[in-house]
Amino acid sequence: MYKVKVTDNFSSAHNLREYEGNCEKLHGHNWQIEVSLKGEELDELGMLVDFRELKKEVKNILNTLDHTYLNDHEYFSRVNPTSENIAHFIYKKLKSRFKDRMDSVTVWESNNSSAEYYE
Ligand SMILES: Nc1nc2c(c(=O)[nH]1)N=C([C@H](O)[C@H](O)COP(=O)(O)OP(=O)(O)OP(=O)(O)O)CN2
Ligand SMILES: [Zn+2]
Repeated sequence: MYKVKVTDNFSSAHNLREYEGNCEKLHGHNWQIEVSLKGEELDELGMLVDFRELKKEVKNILNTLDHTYLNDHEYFSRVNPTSENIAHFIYKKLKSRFKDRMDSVTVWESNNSSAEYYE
């Protein structure tokens, strides 16, 4: 098996509805993202997926979140914009392009806190 991983980041504001504590108030994070793809077969160039192509797809998704208030997004009006739900959101978007090569999406809210989504 092969795995290919890229990282990227975005900055946004959020607040966690119904959270008992500071996170219920408006605040922001510089979110760090890691996307992992997996598969057994390489193409004729020896690539599972071209880093450039994966980075472009990830950037397109993160651009919809960067410098926004996450709670305003339709998706996060139904679920809280936690790291877990952000990871799931990004995974679902990428799955429509990379299908069964999707492995996981990890979202770091800070240097010491992360959440990962995989199926
Ligand atoms: N499982 C999760 N727990 C929490 C999430 C989350 O997304 N998933 N999010 C938050 C809040 O966003 C909060 O902003 C983070 O709080 P905290 O980890 O306490 O971070 P701080 O920087 O404020 O605190 P430090 O003590 O400096 O780490 C909460 N929980
Ligand atoms: Zn937060």
